[in-house]
Order: sequence, then C-alpha cells, then structure tokens
Amino acid sequence: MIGSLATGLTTIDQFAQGEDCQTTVNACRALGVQIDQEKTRLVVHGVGLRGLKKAPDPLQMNNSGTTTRLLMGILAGQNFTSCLLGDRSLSQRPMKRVSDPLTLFGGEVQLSAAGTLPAVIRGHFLHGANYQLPVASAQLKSALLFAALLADRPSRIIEKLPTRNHTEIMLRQFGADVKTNGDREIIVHPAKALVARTLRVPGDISSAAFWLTAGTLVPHSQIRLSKVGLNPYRTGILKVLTRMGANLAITQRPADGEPIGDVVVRSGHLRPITLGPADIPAVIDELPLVALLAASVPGQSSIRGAGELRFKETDRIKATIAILRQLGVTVTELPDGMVITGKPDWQVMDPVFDSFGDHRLGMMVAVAALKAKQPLFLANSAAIDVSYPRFFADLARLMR
Ligand SMILES: O=C(O)C1=C[C@@H](OP(=O)(O)O)[C@@H](O)[C@H](O)C1
Ligand SMILES: C=C(OP(=O)(O)O)C(=O)O
Repeated sequence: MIGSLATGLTTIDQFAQGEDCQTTVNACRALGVQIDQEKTRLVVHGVGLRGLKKAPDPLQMNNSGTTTRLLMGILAGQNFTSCLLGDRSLSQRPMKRVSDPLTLFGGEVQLSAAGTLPAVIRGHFLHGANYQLPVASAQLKSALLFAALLADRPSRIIEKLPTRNHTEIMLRQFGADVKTNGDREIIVHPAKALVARTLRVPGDISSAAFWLTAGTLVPHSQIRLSKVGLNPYRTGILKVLTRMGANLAITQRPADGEPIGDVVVRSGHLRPITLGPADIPAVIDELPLVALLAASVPGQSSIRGAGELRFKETDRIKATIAILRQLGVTVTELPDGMVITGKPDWQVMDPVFDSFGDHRLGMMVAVAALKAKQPLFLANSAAIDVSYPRFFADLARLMR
C-alpha cells in the first residue's frame, strides 16, 4: 500500500501469498496502480501520495480488516469518492473506530447504521489533528498515520498501549517524517512525496507461531524457523513461551529496518501462564495458540484484557473456548478473556472441528491434532488460505 503512494518502483521480495495480501494488491490495482506480480515478488509502480484514481466499482475487501482500515485513512485524503465492501465476516466488524477519528482530520466516511461496512468515503483535503486512541489497535493507528501524511499540518497520535509499529518503520524507510516520543506518542508531518525502495518482508511471526506451538507440544520435536520478523511489538509469543518454560533458542540477524532472526524450538514441559492487558497487543493474533498451550498444562492459566479478540474474523474468545471444550478441557469464559484448567491428555468430545471461517482457528485445530490421541477432522479448512495457503504443505514437510 505504501509502495503505491511512493514515487517510482518499489520492489517487495518474499511477498506473502495469502488471500488478505492479494486483497491489498487487487485494491491497489483497482485504484490505478500497476503491480507486476511474480511468485513471491511484487514490483509496484507507485503513483504518488494523491495519484490514486477513482475505482470503477466498489472495492472488494473480502475478509481483510487490515486492508480495509488502512485504506480508509488513504482514501479519506484523495480527491474522489470510494466505496468499500466486505464479505460476511468483515461486514460485521467495527469500523466506527476508524471513521470517527478520521472526521477530526476533516475526513468524511459514511458507514451502515451498525457502524460497519459498506463504507462510502468522500475524499477531502485533510487537516492535522491530535488524537488519543481509545483502543489498542495498530490498524486504527496506521489509518490515522496515512491520513496525517496527507494533511496540511503535523498530527499527534497517542496510543492506549504500544502496538506493532510496522507502518511507522516502513513510512520512515520511504522518507516520511514520523517521530516517536516514548512508545505511545507519534508525531507525523505531512509528506510532499514518498520515495520508492526495495523491501524484503521478514517471515511472519504470527505464521511461525503455529510451528513454535507444534514444536513445543509434540514430543521429540526440533524445528528451525529462519528469517522470522522479530519486531518487539510482535514477539509476545516468544515471551509467553519463555515464561511458560518452553525450549527456544533465538538468534538475531543483522537488519536495517525490521528486526529479523532465527528461532529453534524443541519440545518442552510447560507451566501455566497469567496474561494481563499490557501483555496482549504483542500477542493478540497468537492468543488462540496460547490458550492451546495452556490447555495442555496441568493447573490454571488465565488470559485477561483481550476483549479485542471478540472483533476479529470471528469472536475468537468464544471460538477458542468452543475448540478447547471440544478437546475436553475446562474453560471459563470472561468478558475479556478466559480461565483455562489444562491437562496433559485431552478427551476429545467430538472429532469434527470447525474453523469458524477463521484462518487462525483452523490452524490452531491442526496443531491440536498433532497432540491429540485420535484423528481430528476440520470443517471449513479453506479459511486458512487467508494468511497461510502453504500451511498444510509445510506441515507435511515437518511430518516426514
Ligand atoms: O496492523 C495489522 O496488520 C494488524 C493488527 C492487529 O489488529 P488490531 O491492530 O486492530 O488489533 C492484528 O490483530 C491484525 O491481525 C493485523
Ligand atoms: C490478518 C488478520 O486479520 P484482519 O482481518 O484484521 O486483517 C489476522 O487475523 O491475522
């Protein structure tokens, strides 16, 4: 997305091939950006900050909350009106958290009465603004960073809790003036232009997390994960595993932007864990796996301060609990999390599991199947293609 707004050719190596990423590419193309796509490389012919064109039809966001929210910040500052549509799941997710603050920047976004997609975005010249985020959300923060770049004076954005800073890092790499004061305050200056560059995308730690969990839970495992992104706002899963007593060896590699390194995981004996609000943003997408790890350890673990999980592709608190209970584990639901009483041997109630149309839950069930004493079946497994189409191929490599 940032490459589309730059001037010149941006090359992206090691591009992830999930459906969500493809949704972003297709949306940029529909907005008039030429993108050459090889297997894992993209070449983006950037059109400049305000060079996007009106899309001929409503833009289809499919199941990608990230694409939707980030694009809202960009489209609010263009000189045309656009409309964003989502699939059934995305059309139920909250978007007012983005449209409300965009109004402060002079943006105009009309949502359904429920505050959801479809969104009609009337582009305007934007003004700089000061805004304190009411939720810990990197998607919201990134939308506002884009709006701030397109504004007429500097903006100040204050986070509720520090969240992943990929957008800030990347905007700086493209020449934008984005400064941070401590880990919650960001000052953004309007940009005249962004300069295209070559990027290598680190391995996604959220995808690596399935193998970190599998390697920990399955006896006699040893898995090496190379060139994984180790951005400290994303490595909550490594901290959680370490606190639980897992067997990890982490080696940093030299890097000039995003931190990157290798992680080796070996099977380990775990202890229960207690997670609170400050722990959550760095492990938000891995919480179903943390719950699965906790479900395998005798004793009580708890996850609190994770109410945001209810607004993901599905209500991930309810869905995670349903999966754990189907594995025979005792779980108490809380408004913002759960209390899990784990045990080393699960008694599967019904072997047919559902992904609930959510990629992360589908992969969680597949990892659970590696530990369960009987075969598990997964309905709606195609949801996994959203972020990790090669998941079962990689799993097959590990089983050899
Ligand atoms: O910025 C991003 O790419 C994401 C941020 C997180 O969402 P929130 O920032 O809304 O919590 C995360 O859950 C999502 O999968 C991807
Ligand atoms: C990419 C994800 O979600 P979103 O739809 O919020 O972008 C995710 O859950 O990992």
